[in-house]
Amino acid sequence: MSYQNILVETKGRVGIIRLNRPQALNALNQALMAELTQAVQAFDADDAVGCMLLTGSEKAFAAGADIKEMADKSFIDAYGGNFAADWHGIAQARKPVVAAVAGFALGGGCEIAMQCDIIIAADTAKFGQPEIKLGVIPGIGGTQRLTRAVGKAKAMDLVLTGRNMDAAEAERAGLVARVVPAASLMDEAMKVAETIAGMSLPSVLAGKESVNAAFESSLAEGVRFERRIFHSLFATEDQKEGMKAFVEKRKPDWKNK
Ligand SMILES: CCCCCCCCCCCCC[C@H](O)CC(=O)SCCNC(=O)CCNC(=O)[C@H](O)C(C)(C)COP(=O)(O)OP(=O)(O)OC[C@H]1O[C@@H](n2cnc3c(N)ncnc32)[C@H](O)[C@@H]1OP(=O)(O)O
Repeated sequence: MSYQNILVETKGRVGIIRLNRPQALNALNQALMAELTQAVQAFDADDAVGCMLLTGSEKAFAAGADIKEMADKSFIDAYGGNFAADWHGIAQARKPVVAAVAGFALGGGCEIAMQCDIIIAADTAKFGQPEIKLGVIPGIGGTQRLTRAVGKAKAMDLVLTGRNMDAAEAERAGLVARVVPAASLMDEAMKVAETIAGMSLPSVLAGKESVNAAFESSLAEGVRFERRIFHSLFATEDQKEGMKAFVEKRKPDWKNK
């Protein structure tokens, strides 16, 4: 598959997607998002891939949705065309997606980073939802995922003032898992992705699904859901291999089933 707006490669069991619209700081347009969704779906379906990694450039992970593409659209264009209804492909992936963020992750750029499961940020990263400065608000999950990630106070601050937060503030706030020197961002993010890709795939899929269930259910229901998934993993060969390997003091040889 050849793409115009993204670069795609596989390293070991990690599927890597790099946004590639440097002339517009990786601004997200319809064409880029269609390619990104296609690449994510392809890696999700590829048995040779256990984890995905999404990244941009040194200057910009993504500077938001493409303002020039949106500027002249009408309400009927947006509402009638159901803009962005199909911009949730990352969040719909079953396999984990690690975001390696350097530079600007603004608006839709911050939103697609939050659709990922783990954000590893370079110390140069800047996160924000500046849509209010354009007379709009976030449109692909920003007000919902940011509030769940950092809490109402900081989400309101960012959404209503349009200010950015740097990597350190984003880590303190709980948006970012780790902050690393910009020069080692890809190495560190790849270590995370390779570690996940080296685990038994059924338990990785189950772990992601169970953590995400916390956003959609009460504590009691979530605990019950998690327990059922925990029970179900005892039907896998990998649970037997994983626990046997521990007892025999050796590394497990996962079969991903
Ligand atoms: C059927 C057809 C449908 C078509 C519409 C489909 C829409 C689908 C729905 C989308 C839903 C998205 C929802 C999302 O929440 C909305 C947004 O994300 S709105 C955008 C939010 N982002 C921003 O406001 C940031 C804008 N950028 C900046 O503030 C600055 O560029 C910067 C990041 C602070 C960097 O500043 P500088 O270093 O000075 O760099 P420049 O500004 O000179 O930028 C360089 C170059 O890149 C272009 N560019 C940058 N950001 C964008 C952008 N978001 N869209 C388009 N182009 C961008 C900039 O114009 C420069 O280009 P040049 O002028 O040199 O040609």
